[in-house]
Amino acid sequence: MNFVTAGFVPIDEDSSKSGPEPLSAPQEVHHAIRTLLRWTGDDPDREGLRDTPARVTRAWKEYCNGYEIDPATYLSRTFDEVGGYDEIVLLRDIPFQSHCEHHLAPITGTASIAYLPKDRVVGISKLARVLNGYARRLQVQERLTAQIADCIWNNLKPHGVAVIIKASHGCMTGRGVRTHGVTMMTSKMLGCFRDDPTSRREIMTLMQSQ
Ligand SMILES: Nc1nc2c(ncn2[C@@H]2O[C@H](COP(=O)(O)OP(=O)(O)OP(=O)(O)O)[C@@H](O)[C@H]2O)c(=O)[nH]1
Ligand SMILES: [Zn+2]
Repeated sequence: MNFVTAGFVPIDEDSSKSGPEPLSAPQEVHHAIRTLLRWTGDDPDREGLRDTPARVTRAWKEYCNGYEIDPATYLSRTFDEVGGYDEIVLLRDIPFQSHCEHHLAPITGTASIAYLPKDRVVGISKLARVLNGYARRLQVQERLTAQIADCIWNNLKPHGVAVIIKASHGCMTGRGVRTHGVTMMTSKMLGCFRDDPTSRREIMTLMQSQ
C-alpha cells in the first residue's frame, strides 16, 4: 500500500497499479478552484472570493487527510492484560464526516464499531481513529464500512468484528433527487458475528438498543 502525503490522489488498495502523481503545488489547486468560481458565474477577483481558492485548498486537504495515514498503525499498540475480559467491546454512534467520491458532497453519519477480542485489546479511541482515517477520503459508504471492519480483523485478529454505519448523503439532499431525511445503513460482520447466529443477535441488539 502506498501513501500520498502531498495531494488528493486516492490510494489504490492494489499497489501493483500506479495512480497519477500527487499534486505538490497548492497553486494548481488554487487555479482549479478559481476556474470553478468563474464557472458558477461569479467573479473570483471580488473581495469576498479572493482568498477562497486558498481556503478551499486548505479545507480539502483537511477533509482528505486520511490519505496521509495508514489506519492500521492505530491498532499496533495493544494491551493483553485486561483482567480476563473476554466479551464484546463496542464503541457506539461515533459521529463522522466523509465525502462521496461521485459528487464530492458530504456524507454525514455515525458508525458503531465492535469486536470480540481474542488475545489483544486496543485503546478504545483507536476505533474512532480508524474510522476517521478511512472517512477522511473520497468514499462510498459500502467501502468505508468494509475498510474499517477489514482493518480491525486483519490487525487485531479477534473472534469477530461488526461495523454498522448510518449516514445521510449530501448528494441526495442538496442536489439530484433532493430526498431529505433519508439514512443509508451499511453493515459488515466478520468472524463469529457473521457465522454464529447467537453472537450476531447479541451484537445487533447491543448496537440498536436505546
Ligand atoms: N451505493 C452508493 N451509492 C452512492 C454513494 N454515494 C453516492 N451514491 C450514489 O452514486 C450514484 C451516482 O450515480 P450517477 O447516475 O453516476 O450520477 P448522477 O447522475 O449524479 O445521479 P443522481 O444522484 O441520481 O442525480 C447516485 O445514485 C448516488 O446516490 C454511496 O456511498 N454508496
Ligand atoms: Zn454523491
